[in-house]
Amino acid sequence: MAALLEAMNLSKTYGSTIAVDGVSLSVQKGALFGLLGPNGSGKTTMIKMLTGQVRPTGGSATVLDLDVEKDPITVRERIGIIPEQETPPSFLSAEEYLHFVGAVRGIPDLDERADWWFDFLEFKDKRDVLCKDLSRGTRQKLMFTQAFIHRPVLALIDEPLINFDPIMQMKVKDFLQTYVKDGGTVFISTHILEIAEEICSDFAILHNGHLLYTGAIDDIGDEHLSEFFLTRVRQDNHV
Ligand SMILES: Nc1ncnc2c1ncn2[C@@H]1O[C@H](COP(=O)(O)OP(=O)(O)OP(=O)(O)O)[C@@H](O)[C@H]1O
Repeated sequence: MAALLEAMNLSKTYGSTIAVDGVSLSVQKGALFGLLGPNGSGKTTMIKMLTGQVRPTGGSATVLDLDVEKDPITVRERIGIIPEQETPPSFLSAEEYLHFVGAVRGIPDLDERADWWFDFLEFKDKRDVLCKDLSRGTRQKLMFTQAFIHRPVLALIDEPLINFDPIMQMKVKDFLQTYVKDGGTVFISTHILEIAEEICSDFAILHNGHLLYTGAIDDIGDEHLSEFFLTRVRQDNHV
């Protein structure tokens, strides 16, 4: 099966800092792929390169068979994205922001879809509130909505559950699992290993910018993902 996303020897340096160091990985259609790694290991930089927000200093990436560096705009048109700690524009209400997204994405039945999301993520009462006055969790609900409202074949989400309470986390985890069962593909970055173990089909571990491991969750055997992760990161620290 062809990969929906492929990174080939992808690297990024900022001055003397090597943020990502020759990472190759691929994500198949229907995967819920988790990019794992300690703080500062390069997860956000990987997502930025894969979505054309940052130019790699080495290697290349294809997303939906498009070269991300050559065609970042088409890539971004076709995917859903939630960048790290991104918030919606402060001066628009939640509903105005979704109208804006609907216009950019050319969504014909935007109002119906927006109603569905307001109901599903339980923030209908906030639709007319300016984004600057929304709580962090509600802003995350809105960011989640904008990433999925056009039903992209692939969504890339940096720390999807970070601002959600446990009930909302459960809802969003179920949504992501159903989304991939229905034919979508989702790429998340997280350092919450329990969440990755619960919902991801495949994963990769980054450490100090380089790839320590990539494979299917089912292939790690009886070991918990957290033990597997810690063993590999500790081994790498002693190399
Ligand atoms: N714009 C930038 N300029 C300089 N250094 C940067 C920049 N962005 C990231 N870095 C550095 O690159 C490395 C990887 O950062 P990155 O944000 O990709 O890691 P991360 O795994 O997402 O971390 P976290 O889990 O803490 O969010 C870090 O050392 C960081 O300081």
